[in-house]
Amino acid sequence: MTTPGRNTARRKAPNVLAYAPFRKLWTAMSVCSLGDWLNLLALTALAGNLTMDRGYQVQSLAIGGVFVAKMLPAIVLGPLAGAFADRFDRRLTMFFCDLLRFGLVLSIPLVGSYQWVLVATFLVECVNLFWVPAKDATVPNLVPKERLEEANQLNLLVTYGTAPVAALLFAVLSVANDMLGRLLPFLAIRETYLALFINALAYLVSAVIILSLKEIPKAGVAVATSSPSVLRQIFEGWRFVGGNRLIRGLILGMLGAFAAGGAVVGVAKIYVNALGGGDAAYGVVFGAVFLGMASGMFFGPRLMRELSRRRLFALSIIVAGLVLTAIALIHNLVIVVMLTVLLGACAGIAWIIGYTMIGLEVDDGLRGRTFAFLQSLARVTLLLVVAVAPTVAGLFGERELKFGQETVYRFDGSNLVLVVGGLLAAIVGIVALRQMDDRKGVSIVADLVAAVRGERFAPEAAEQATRGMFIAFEGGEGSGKTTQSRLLAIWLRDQGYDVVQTREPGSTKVGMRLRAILLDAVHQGLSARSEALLYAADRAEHVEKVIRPALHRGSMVISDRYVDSSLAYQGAGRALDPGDVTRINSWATGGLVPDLTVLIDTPPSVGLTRLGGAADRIEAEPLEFHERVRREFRSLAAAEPARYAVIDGTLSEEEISRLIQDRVREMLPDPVPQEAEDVTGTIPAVRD
Ligand SMILES: Nc1ncnc2c1ncn2[C@@H]1O[C@H](COP(=O)(O)OP(=O)(O)OP(=O)(O)O)[C@@H](O)[C@H]1O
Ligand SMILES: Cc1cn([C@H]2C[C@H](O)[C@@H](COP(=O)(O)O)O2)c(=O)[nH]c1=O
Repeated sequence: MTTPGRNTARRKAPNVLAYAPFRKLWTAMSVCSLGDWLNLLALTALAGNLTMDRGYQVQSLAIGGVFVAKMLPAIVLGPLAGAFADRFDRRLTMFFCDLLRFGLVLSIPLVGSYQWVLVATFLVECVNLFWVPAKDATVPNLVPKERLEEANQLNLLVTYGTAPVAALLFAVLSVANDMLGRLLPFLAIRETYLALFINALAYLVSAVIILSLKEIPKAGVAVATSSPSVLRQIFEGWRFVGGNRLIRGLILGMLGAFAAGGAVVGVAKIYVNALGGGDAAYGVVFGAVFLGMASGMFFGPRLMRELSRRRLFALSIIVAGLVLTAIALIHNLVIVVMLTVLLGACAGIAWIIGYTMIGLEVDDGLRGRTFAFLQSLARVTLLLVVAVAPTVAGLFGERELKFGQETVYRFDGSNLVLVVGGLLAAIVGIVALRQMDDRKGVSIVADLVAAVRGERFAPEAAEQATRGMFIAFEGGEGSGKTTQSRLLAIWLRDQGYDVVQTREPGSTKVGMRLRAILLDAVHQGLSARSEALLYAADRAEHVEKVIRPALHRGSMVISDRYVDSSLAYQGAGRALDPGDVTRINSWATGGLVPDLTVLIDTPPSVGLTRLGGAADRIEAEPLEFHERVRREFRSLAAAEPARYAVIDGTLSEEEISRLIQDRVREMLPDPVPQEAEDVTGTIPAVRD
């Protein structure tokens, strides 16, 4: 719907780097990423140098050996490292990992043999497997939830953005080393050693920064005392990934995007050669992937701010697959380079959204394992694709398709690999969309058009054009919705707005009867479908008789619960198909979506104990039911961060109220100055 404030410029929030602890972690990460890329370049070059006199084939195998040693630890140790990140002090884990990496990298030039290059590479990668999940699991602790996407964008930007910087540095170091050797022959060392010294130094600098980062919580210490074993934690992590539809879809999609990128890396060299390009062209294609990824991560979510995150994620994978297929079929180097930028952009969007949603969706105690699990799978996928792709391409060989007498179309192994990879990625994207779509029944094209125009899609947009604003409060039992919706109504009235404060179920005559049926504990046997339909019936009546008329009058409508409650309680709690629940509610409400949904996120163990009196039919459900409800609320919010305010419900009533006011203030047509608030006090006098 169209509301005041939609086009009003939002107050400029500080950059995510303004959070000092995150800034420090980010600096350590940047230094390490630079060191990692330098490490890759130096070790592959060193492997080649050390085996130079043993022929082309041995030299190629030696370089390949470094890649295998780099990727192998993920297969063996990935999940174990994640459990470590959840159980132990993350700051110390990162600090000791940095020291170990420093020592191992420094040892390579000191030992100076190819065998030791392999062993040290393997060990450094083992250590990396502990450092990275500890870092990933720490980021959500250092920035507010609504800044997590931005933080992840910056993290990924340095992860990949440091690659070209490292390449440049490597080249400069090689030249400098060469000049130094000529000027002062007694100082001559192997050209790659200088890069390795800088690489080791980067890890040492990171260790010092991490040690000073006292803000990293000692996550998982409490879990460790109550949980039985590391193996059990890994098992739970795997079970969680498999059992959560959204996470499953995210991981599947991210791996699809990775496999598509891997297919390009695997056959890029032969494909570019077949197109008549040399090493420089190969470098350009390689650079195009990075350029595309960086721009996708940075600009994609911004340009498509209003599109459901789940849809954007799946669509970017589908488009990546189709672009890859086009790359395979169009035999023109310039077009291939341009399409490769687009492919990288799609993969970048998918990766940043997937990473962010996992960070928001997964509980702190499991986050480390989920990231580690994902990283391991990504590496295994990459290893398999990079290893299998050129082999398959070689086995298929060069073919020609003849059309008529004149037209000959070359179709060799690299084309085949890219076509198959592209189609597989597109299929994976479609499956991910089916698993995760949060707007089933709503046309994707209409959603896309609305997002490109910067509007949120609403089916009855014209009819809904109104001066009012619709704010819904959502959350579990006893989370504080009633308290906060009342405080917000009072605050808005104090600013001179006409406010209608309402709730679900039970805000109409019929609704009151439905509420009695729904919540009375005597109706224990009510079927899940009847329950969903009764809530939808209450909502249809509510929208038609209360909400829409108020919005048309230009009032602010504040509803204590709305459609998300049905998605969370009947969808996740009662395990009804979320698509069905979405559809009946879309129909019941005529597609009316709140301008803002305030999710008061309170652990059920806290919320349920706040409630007095006998439990009603739904409050009486077991704790796991309420945990599922909470997870679904969080996941709905994570999918559309621009339309949600997620507030920690364990804060004090005053703090929560202040946070909500801050968010709502941004949407008001005539912003209420903060200073005026500070003079009159946080909560205006009650005039309810
Ligand atoms: N931030 C808070 N900290 C501690 N107690 C709170 C907080 N917010 C509300 N409460 C208390 O918790 C109880 C439940 O609050 P409230 O009725 O607002 O929750 P609710 O989410 O509307 O609950 P329900 O799910 O039953 O509708 C009340 O006694 C209220 O005073
Ligand atoms: C709207 C809606 C509500 N519920 C459940 C959630 C609560 O247990 C009750 C409402 O009680 P409250 O004290 O007013 O919070 O109903 C649901 O299961 N589905 C819904 O759509």
